[in-house]
Amino acid sequence: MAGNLDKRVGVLALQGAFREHAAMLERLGARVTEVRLPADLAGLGGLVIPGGESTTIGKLLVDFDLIEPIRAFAASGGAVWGTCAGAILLAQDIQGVPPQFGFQPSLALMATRVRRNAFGRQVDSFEVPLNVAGLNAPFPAVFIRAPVIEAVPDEAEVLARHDGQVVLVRQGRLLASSFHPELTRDARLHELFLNLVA
Ligand SMILES: NC(=O)CC[C@H](N)C(=O)O
Repeated sequence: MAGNLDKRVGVLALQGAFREHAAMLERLGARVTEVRLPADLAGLGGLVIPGGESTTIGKLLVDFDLIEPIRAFAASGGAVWGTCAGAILLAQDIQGVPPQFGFQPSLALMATRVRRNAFGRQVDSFEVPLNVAGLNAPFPAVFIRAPVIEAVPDEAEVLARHDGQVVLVRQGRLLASSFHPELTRDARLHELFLNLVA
C-alpha cells in the first residue's frame, strides 16, 4: 500500500460510479484526480473509466474532446481500467446498442468485442464469488446490467469467467471488467490496477 503513495491516477468523472472508484484508490494510498477535461490527464499514470451508462459516457467523451487525449494517454504508457460501461468504452467492437442511440463512440483501446446488457436487465443485477487468476480467494463480483466480453485478442489474458463468459481481461496496462469492484469493500482489483501504473 505504501508503494502507492507516489501513484497519481485519474477517474473519468463525467457520469457513473466515479466517486466510489476514487474513494477506493485513495484508501490504497494513490493520489486521485477527477478527469473531466483533457488537461486533467497531465501527470497521471493511470485512468479508470467507471461504470454507468456507456451511451451517455460515450457522448460526453465526444462533447468534452476526450477520445483522442485518452488514446494518446494509453499509447504513452498510461494504465487504463474500464469497469462495466467503462469496459464497453474500451472495446473496438460494441454490440447491443439500440439503433435509436445512433453512433456509439468508443475509445477502442482493446481489440475486444463486447455485448451490452448481456446478463439481462437492471433487475438482473447480482453478486457472485468470482475466481480471478492471481487472487487466492474468490472476489465478490457485483454485476449490474453487465456486458460480456465476447471476443478477446490473442495478446490479452482472460483473468476471470462467469458462467463460461469472459468478465475480466488484461492486456498490457489495460484492464477491462464487466463487474463493479468499486461497489464492494474488496480492494484487490484496485491494487492490481495500481500495480499496472508505472
Ligand atoms: N453498470 C453498468 O455500467 C451498466 C452498463 C450499461 N448497461 C451500459 O451499457 O452502459
